[in-house]
Order: sequence, then structure tokens, then C-alpha cells
Amino acid sequence: MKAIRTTLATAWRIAVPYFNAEDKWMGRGLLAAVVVIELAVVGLTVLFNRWNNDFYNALQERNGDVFTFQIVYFCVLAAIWIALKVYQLYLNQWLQIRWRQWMTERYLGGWLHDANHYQMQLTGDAADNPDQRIAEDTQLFVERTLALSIGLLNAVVTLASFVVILWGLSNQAPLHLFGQDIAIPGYLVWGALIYAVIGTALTHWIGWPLVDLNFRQQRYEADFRFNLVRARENAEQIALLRGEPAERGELSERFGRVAENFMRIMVRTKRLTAFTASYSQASIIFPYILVAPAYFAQKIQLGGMMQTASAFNSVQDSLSFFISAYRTLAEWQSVVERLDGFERSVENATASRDNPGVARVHSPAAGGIGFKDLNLTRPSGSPLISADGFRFSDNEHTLIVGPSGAGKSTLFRAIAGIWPFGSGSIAIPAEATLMMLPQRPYFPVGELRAAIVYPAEADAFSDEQVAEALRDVGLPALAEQLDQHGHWNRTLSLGEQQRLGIARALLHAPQYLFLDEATASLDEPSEAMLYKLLDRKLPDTTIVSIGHRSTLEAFHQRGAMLTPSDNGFALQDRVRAAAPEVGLAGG
Ligand SMILES: Nc1ncnc2c1ncn2[C@@H]1O[C@H](COP(=O)(O)OP(=O)(O)OP(=O)(O)O)[C@@H](O)[C@H]1O
Repeated sequence: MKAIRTTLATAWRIAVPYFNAEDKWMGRGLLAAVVVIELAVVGLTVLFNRWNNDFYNALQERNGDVFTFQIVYFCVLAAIWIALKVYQLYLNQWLQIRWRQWMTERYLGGWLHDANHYQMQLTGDAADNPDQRIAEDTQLFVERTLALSIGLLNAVVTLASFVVILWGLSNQAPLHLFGQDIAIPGYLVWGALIYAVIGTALTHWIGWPLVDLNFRQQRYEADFRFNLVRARENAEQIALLRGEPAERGELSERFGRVAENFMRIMVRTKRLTAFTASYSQASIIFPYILVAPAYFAQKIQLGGMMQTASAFNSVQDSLSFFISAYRTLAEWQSVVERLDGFERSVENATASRDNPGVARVHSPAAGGIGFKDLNLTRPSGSPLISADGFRFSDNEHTLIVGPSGAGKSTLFRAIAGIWPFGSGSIAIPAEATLMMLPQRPYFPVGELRAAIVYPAEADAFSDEQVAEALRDVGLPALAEQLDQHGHWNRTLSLGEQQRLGIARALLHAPQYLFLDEATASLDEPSEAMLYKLLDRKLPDTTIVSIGHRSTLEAFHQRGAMLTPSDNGFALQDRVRAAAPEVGLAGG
């Protein structure tokens, strides 16, 4: 019960913001229309119920005129019913897509706000497959929430209308057993109530494990899909390593979990269906059994009996709403849990960014980037790097070296503000523009022009500017293909991708450029050419590089290294053995 209350409260929290958002008038209007139509549908059900009485009485009395009138009357009711049903579905779907669109935008906004998506990955909590939350769960949530709440409304209103009718019918057709009337006011209502309560309790007892099973099913399906996508994304590596059997084994194992859980769902659903199907079949004859004695004792007519049966079924249907909606309810509960997990995960990521262990503060303009008591740790808390009093001065190029895994890239992440683990502060001039170039730059799939200038808009630079940057970095052939669409991370060599990365830096001209082994896949002369190009084209940019090649020293005035310390590794100035021969500073 507590779980149901918690789920309802959570669902309310997830659902309500849409009806208070910019689209609220449209959303509220559509919802009101759907509700009004639902009420009209219940009203029609009451008219149909009365029609039963008149129609069957006409049949019993062999009254042709009344029969014909009732047929015409039925057709009118049916026509209205059809129109209501058509528009109810149409407006319901309209509301669904607007609501879902709003939720999707909101979740995309939260997920892609600053580095939330990265933080969520780092902390690795409940929202393990955000793509599933955003794409699938929002759709399920909107659809199921509407279906269940409109279904519930129908059940309540139908119940209220028909309990009154059934109560009246109980008095017209008193319980007649063993040759005498037994006066139980509203006995048909009590009969329906007891029947439904027993059914609901049994359904819950048989079906409750489905909530958890459905939750797991969605997770296993998402894991399987995610790993298929990973295999596709890394097709070349897998093919080169002949990793297909390993991939296949892994994927089969993951699908095994999907299938195994599905089998459990099947078994449970089979039991539940056996019960609900028996229950609904029994519901057809149960009211006849209740009123048959009164009918045979000639206390009521055929019409009265048919109307009673139909009213009983309506009452019983609404009381059994929970039974018919059980599977939907179980699925809906899992969806609510997952969306709640996602929302909490976004909130946690935002909170950890707003209160990071590592503070980013503003240093005076042209003050460079400095560290104070900086101690970076792994997410587990184990120490990684310490840096105190170190500064990347403006217009000075620094090369950082250090053992693999020491935390060089993590230092860059902290400077970029996406690594919250640790303590101390990093001072960066206000409004400074920073750009990080990793070893494998990211290019969105699409037009080459947009891929290069990412994350700026495709038209942020003129074609001539982009083409010039491409020619400068030694990719003149690509300068002719700016309109071409492609998956550039897949089709270009790593060296070409690194050249493209430098072209991106040339276009954006950041104040601080961080190169994390960004030219490591190029031969030494090409690397030298690119560094000289950067120096020539971006004279006001401060460059900090991470690299393992000693030839890089020639292009940096200053050396820094990570040396083992009590706190992992310490960032310190590096004293060079000899002055570089071809330094950028020196020419
Ligand atoms: N997302 C993460 N979760 C947990 N540990 C991480 C994560 N990212 C990095 N680390 C750990 O932090 C340590 C430093 O990683 P980092 O990438 O900064 O090393 P690096 O000095 O740049 O290494 P390399 O020279 O090999 O690129 C490594 O031990 C790594 O396993």
C-alpha cells in the first residue's frame, strides 16, 4: 500500500509540471476534452443499459413497433458512441504527443545541461541507460498515465451511476431463494462488491511479482540493445582483433538474461491470465445466477433481467478496474520508478556540479590558469594528483609529461570543470575561452562543415575560412567536400581526425588550448608542422600539451611533470637537461 502511495506521489510529481508549463493551456484543454468525452461515454452506457430493459421487454412481448423504435434508437446511440470514441482517441493521442514532446525536451535539457550526462556516467547510479529513459519511458509514461487515469475515472463514474441503478433493480428483483423473498437491500450491489474484492485480492496476489519482473525486463532489453550499438560502433576494432566470438558470447549472454526473465514473466502472466480469464467468464453468468430465482418466480421480466445483468457487469467491471489494468499498472509502476531514478540522477549531477569538490574560481584577466591546494581523486576517493601554486601562464606553452594513468587527462577534465572529485581550486580568467583536444576528437555524423566547426553552428564560419583551415592542416582534398555527409570518426584515419581537430582549434581560436596527445597519431614532421602552425595562427593562445614524445619539447617553453608523491602524483616544474633546439619561443 505504501509502495502504491509512493508511486502515485512520484507519478504526480513527474506528470504535473507539464500542466503548469508553457504549453499548459493546450495540455489542460486537451485533457479536459478527453475527460468530458469519457463522462459522455459513461452517460451513453447508462442509456444503453436502459435500452436493454425496453428492448428485451419488447422481444418478450412480441411488440414489433417498440422493437423497431428500439432498433432505431440503438442506431442513434451507437452513432454518437462511435463519434465520441473516435474523437476521444484522436484528442488523447494529440495530448500524448504534446506532453511527450515537452517531457523529452525537459529531459534532454537536464541530461545535456553542461556536463550532466558525463557526471551521470561517472557516478553510475540508477539511470544506467538514459537513452531508454528519454526515448521509451517518456512515451510509456504519458501513454500509460493517461490510459490508467482515464480508465480510473471511467471506473469511478460508472460505478457511481450503476450502483444507483443496481440498487434500484435489487429492490425490483428481490433475492428469491427457496420459495421466499429475502430482504437484503441492494443485494446485487453487495454481490458485485464481494465478487470484485475477492477477484482484486487474488489478482494482486498472483500478479504482484510482475512489477519487478517488468522493471528488470526493460533493463535487460536496454542492456542488450546498448551492447549491440557498442559492437556496431567498434566494428573495426572487433574485426581486427577477431573479437566476433567474444562479442557473440557476450551478446548471447545478455540476450540470455532477456529470455530468462521473459520466461518468468510468461509463467507469471500465464497464471494471471488463467485467473483473469476465468474471472471475466464467470462474470458473464454470475449476475444471471443472482437474479434468475426472481425471474423464474416471475418477479421481473426478461428486460429487467437483461438490464440487471448489464448493470451488474458495469458495476463489476468498474470494481475490477484494478484486475483488468494490472499488467498495465505493473509496467507503469516500473516506468515511474525509472523516470524517478533518471530525474534524481540529473538532480544529483546538477548538485555535484554546483557544489563540486574542486572549485573553479575567477582569476584576474591575463592571470593564467592557477591551482591552489588542488587534490584530484578518483570517483572512489583514492588520490590521483596534487598541484599547489602551479600556474599555466598566459602565452606560455607548457608540456606535461608523466606516467600512464597518473592523471594527466584528469587534470584537463578538472580544468574543464567536468571532474568534481577532489578538493582545492582552479583559477581561470573570467570569460576565458578554453578548448580541449583529445587524442580522438569527436565529430558528429553529418556534413563535414558542421563536423569541423562543432560545437558552433555550421554557418558560424565562412566556407573560405573552413577550407583554409583544412588546407593549413594538410587536408586540401577535404576542403572540396564541405557539403559531404559522413560518419567522420569512422571514415577518416586517426591522424586525419587529429588534423581536423587542429583545424577546429584554428577556427575557434580559444584563449587556452589543451592538447591531450592530440597529435600522437601523426608522424613527427607532421606534428612539428601542426605545432608551428598553431603558434603562427594563434599567437595569443596559451597551449598546454600532454605528450610522451621528447620531440614535443621543442614547441613548449616550459615543461611540467607528474612525480610520485604521498598524494598520488604531484604536478611540478620539470628541469630540462638541455635547452630545446627548435623552440617556438626561441624560433
Ligand atoms: N571515469 C572514471 N572512473 C574511474 N576511474 C577513472 C575514470 N577516468 C579515469 N579514471 C582513473 O583515473 C586515473 C587517471 O586517468 P587519466 O586518464 O587521467 O590518466 P593519464 O595520466 O591521462 O593516462 P594516459 O597517459 O594513459 O592517457 C586512471 O587510473 C584511471 O583509471
